[in-house]
Amino acid sequence: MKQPTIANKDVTLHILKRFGIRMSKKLGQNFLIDERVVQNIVKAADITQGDAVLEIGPGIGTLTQGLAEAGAAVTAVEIDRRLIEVLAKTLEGYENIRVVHGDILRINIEKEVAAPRYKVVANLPYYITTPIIMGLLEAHMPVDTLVTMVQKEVAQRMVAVPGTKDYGSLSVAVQYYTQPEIMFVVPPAAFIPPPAVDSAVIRCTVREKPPVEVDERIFFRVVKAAFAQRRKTLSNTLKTTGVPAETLKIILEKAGIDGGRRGETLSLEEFAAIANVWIQ
Ligand SMILES: C[S@@+](CC[C@H](N)C(=O)[O-])C[C@H]1O[C@@H](n2cnc3c(N)ncnc32)[C@H](O)[C@@H]1O
Repeated sequence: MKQPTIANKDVTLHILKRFGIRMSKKLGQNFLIDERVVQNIVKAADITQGDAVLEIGPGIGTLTQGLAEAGAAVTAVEIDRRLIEVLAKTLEGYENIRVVHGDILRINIEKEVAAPRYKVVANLPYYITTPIIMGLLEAHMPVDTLVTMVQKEVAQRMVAVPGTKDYGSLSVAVQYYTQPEIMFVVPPAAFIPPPAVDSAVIRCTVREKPPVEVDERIFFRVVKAAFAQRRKTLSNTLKTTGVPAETLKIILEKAGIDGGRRGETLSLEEFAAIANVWIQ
């Protein structure tokens, strides 16, 4: 039996009231109430019948329902025990949804999703956006694309290019693993309660192979150090890695990078050039 659409203010308020749920700010609970936004997320994820999807934080099932209607086989991981009972009711009748009670940062995702490859689609809890996205990418999970709602400012950092104020270690990391693209901006009015900031849906298409060949451990150590003190030159900020100034000078010379430059001006290829002559 087809359930009524949850992505609607009156339906959402009714469900919350019926189950006596007060939304938790601490858990980043801002629920979508705009059906067009749900449809556009589903479209951005290019869902086809039978696609395995991991949804992080289904809330009361708003986006989950859109994904299931499009034919996805959804594994939805929700930390809030109160919502598990709600989801059992709001998503009743959908055989292609499995709700898991747990913390996405702790559960064994491979075991729960149990698909050779999958998509991640989520309206993320904003307090842990970066650990969730970086955790999935760094662990080399078999993910094809991540289509996620994040704060607009975070989305801008993910797609930022060298030499701009938004460019930082998050930009480098996301662009190393994926090709990110901002799909659309979502105003606070699309949620209850409305968040204080604009949001954006970003699609990160996971690369088959990173754009540069590096030892990841060294590469990210260099990137982290280069952005640790944004205003400082590379010669200065790279000292935080513990490598002596003299050695750094040789490394930068070998890599063909001027030590007087700041980390925020370096491309992925230039960071790779440094990492590849780094003395371990
Ligand atoms: C922004 S709300 C999105 C809810 C719903 N998907 C929607 O679009 O209306 C984020 C959801 O993530 C859940 N959440 C927060 N931290 C979590 C965690 N560590 N693991 C799994 N879910 C979490 C919250 O309880 C909440 O339901």
